[in-house]
Amino acid sequence: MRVVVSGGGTGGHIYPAMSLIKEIKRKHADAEILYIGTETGLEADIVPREGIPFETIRISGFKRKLSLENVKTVTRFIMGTQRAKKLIKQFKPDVVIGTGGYVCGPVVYAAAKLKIPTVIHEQNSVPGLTNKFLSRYVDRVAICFDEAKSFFPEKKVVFTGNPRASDVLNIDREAGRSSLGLNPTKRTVLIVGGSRGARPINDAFSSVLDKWAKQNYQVVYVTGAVHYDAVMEKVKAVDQSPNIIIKPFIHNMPDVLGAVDLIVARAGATTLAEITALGLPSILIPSPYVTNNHQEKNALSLKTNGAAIVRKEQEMNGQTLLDDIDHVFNGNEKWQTMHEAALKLGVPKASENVYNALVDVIQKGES
Ligand SMILES: CC(=O)N[C@H]1[C@@H](OP(=O)(O)OP(=O)(O)OC[C@H]2O[C@@H](n3ccc(=O)[nH]c3=O)[C@H](O)[C@@H]2O)O[C@H](CO)[C@@H](O)[C@@H]1O
Repeated sequence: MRVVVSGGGTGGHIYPAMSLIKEIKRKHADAEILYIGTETGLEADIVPREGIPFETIRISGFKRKLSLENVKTVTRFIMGTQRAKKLIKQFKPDVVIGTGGYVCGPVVYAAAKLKIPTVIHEQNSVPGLTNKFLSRYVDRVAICFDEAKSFFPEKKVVFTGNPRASDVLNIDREAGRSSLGLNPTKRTVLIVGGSRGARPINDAFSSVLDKWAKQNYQVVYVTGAVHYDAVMEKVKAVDQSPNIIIKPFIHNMPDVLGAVDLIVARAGATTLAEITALGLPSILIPSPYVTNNHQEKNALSLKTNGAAIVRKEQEMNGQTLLDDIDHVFNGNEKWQTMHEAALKLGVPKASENVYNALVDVIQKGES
C-alpha cells in the first residue's frame, strides 16, 4: 500500500496523521508512506523524528479580507499544486489523505486532479476553509463530530473519529510517570495550551506560582516551545516548588496523558479525542482566536455531556484555575462522573475506521 499523507501547521492536524500511519504499518508492514508538509510547521520537526520520508511545499493561508497577501497565497497555491503533482507522480500513491492545515490544499487538490483516490480528515465540529474547499474534489470526508456533517457533501461523509484516540490507548503509564519524575502517590494535573502553547494560560498560571506549591496534587505545566523562556523567567523569580514540573513541549504525550488524573487545556479537537478515549476529566479554555470560534463548539460538546468544565478565556485567571481544579478533585464524586461521561464520548476504533475509509476508496477506484 502506498500512501501520501499531508497535514500541517499545528499538532492537532499532524498527530492524527501520525497515528493513522502507525495503523497502516500495523496492517501492511511493507507500506510505503510519503508525508508532504511545510518547512515552517511543527510537522518539519515531528515527522522526520519518526523516520517517515518527508517532503515540503511552500504555502500560506487566505486572509479573510482582501489583501495583497491573498494574491501571494494564490500564487503559492498554484506553485504548490505543481510541486505536489510532481511529488505525487514520482511516488505513485494508491491514495492521498489530508488531515487539515493549509498544506493539504494543494496536495489533495493535485491528487484529485491526477485522478488518485482522496480522503480528507476533519477533526473539528466546524470545518476549516481548506477542508471545505477540498470537499468538492475528494472522494471521502472522514469526520469526528456529527455536527461537522452538514458542512460537506452528504454522500461523501463517513464518521470515523480521530486516530489519536486509538493511539493513546496503547500507552505505558509507568513510562509517562517516570519520564517526568512524577510522585506516584500524588494526583496529577496536566496544564497545556495546545500544541503551540497559549500565552493567556501561561500568564494565569504564572500569576499564582506561589499557590501551586501548597496544593495536595502535583502539576505538569507545558508552556509551548516559544513561550518557555518567558515563563521560566517568572518561575526563577520565586522558589521553584517540587510540586511543579515545567516543560516547553511533551513528545510522549500519550504516555503522559495516561499518567495524569486531570487536564486543563485549550479545546483543540485532537486533544479532545485523546482525553475522551482515556476518560480523562478536563477543564477546557477554548481559544477564541480560531476560525468561527470552533474550539468553543468542540468544548461544548464535552460540557453538554458532563465530561468537561468549560471556562472562557476572558473569565479565566490564576484563581479560577485553582478553583476549577479543586472542584474536580475535591467535589463529591465529580471526578468519577466526569471520567465516565468522557469515556462514553471516546472513539477507540478511530484509526481502523480511517484506515477502512482509505481501503474503501482504493477498492472502488474512485476519482
Ligand atoms: C490555534 C489552532 O488553530 N488550533 C487548532 C489546532 O490546534 P492544536 O494543534 O493546538 O490542537 P489539538 O489540541 O487538537 O492537538 C494538539 C496535539 O498536540 C499534542 N501535544 C500538545 C502539546 C505537547 O506538548 N505535546 C503534544 O504532543 C496533543 O497531545 C495533541 O495530539 O488543530 C486542532 C485540530 O484540528 C483544532 O481543533 C485547533 O483549533
